Amino acid sequence: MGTVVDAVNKEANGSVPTDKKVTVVFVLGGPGSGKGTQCANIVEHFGYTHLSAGDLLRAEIKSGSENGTMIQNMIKEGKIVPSEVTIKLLQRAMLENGNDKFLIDGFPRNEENRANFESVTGIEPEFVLFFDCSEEEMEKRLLNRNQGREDDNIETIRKRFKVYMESSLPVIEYYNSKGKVRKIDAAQPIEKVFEAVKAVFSPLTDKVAA
Ligand SMILES: Nc1ncnc2c1ncn2[C@@H]1O[C@H](COP(=O)(O)OP(=O)(O)OP(=O)(O)O)[C@@H](O)[C@H]1O
Ligand SMILES: Nc1ccn([C@@H]2O[C@H](COP(=O)(O)O)[C@@H](O)[C@H]2O)c(=O)n1
Repeated sequence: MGTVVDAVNKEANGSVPTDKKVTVVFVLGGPGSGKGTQCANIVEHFGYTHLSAGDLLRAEIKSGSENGTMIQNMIKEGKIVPSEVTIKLLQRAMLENGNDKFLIDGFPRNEENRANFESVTGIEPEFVLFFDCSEEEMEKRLLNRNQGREDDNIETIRKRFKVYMESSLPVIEYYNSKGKVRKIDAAQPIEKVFEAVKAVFSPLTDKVAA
């Protein structure tokens, strides 16, 4: 298990390890399966900090960073941004936040994300929360999302589904083979999905879920 400070130190090739342990839960599932929606509920009830890899990448575009154009093109095509970029954003966000419990949503998206995060940070997830949902339902949700996202159009959605099947599902299978996947039926209404999520988190925390 790594520490937030270790993670940042590794990025900077420094040292000064500390004893502060960090707990990471990866939140995975297809585009539109409801990851962001349920993360907001988990934050409210269980005190985690929610870090969405997609949100961090979109913020990086807005910030005018030198990687902005590359990231924007990748997102428009539904492609996965090189892990070096995404991991740096995650590390920075973890350090700046200072909490010791993080939900990392939409990451790792492929084997390159997974292997590099582990080797750079030394952090392994406590478990993987996996939202299982049919493509038909996810497509309907994405087309109704109405948040002005450039990738919520049918052409890009189909590309994102393909990348999910080919690159992201194998990562979920990898963690499943290690007994780390907690699978949730995400096709139910939001409240029902959260009931199932609570059943996963409640035993791990002293905080009472309302
Ligand atoms: N269980 C549900 N039933 C019906 N609609 C839902 C459900 N969960 C989420 N939604 C709606 O579906 C849309 C997509 O949800 P959300 O943004 O949480 O998905 P996501 O998995 O984070 O998507 P992405 O990976 O594309 O960011 C939102 O408009 C949300 O309100
Ligand atoms: N690990 C990641 C996560 C996301 N992306 C890119 O962002 C797009 C949107 O992601 P959401 O999780 O917000 O749906 C995604 O399609 C990728 O283009 C990424 O590259 N790496």
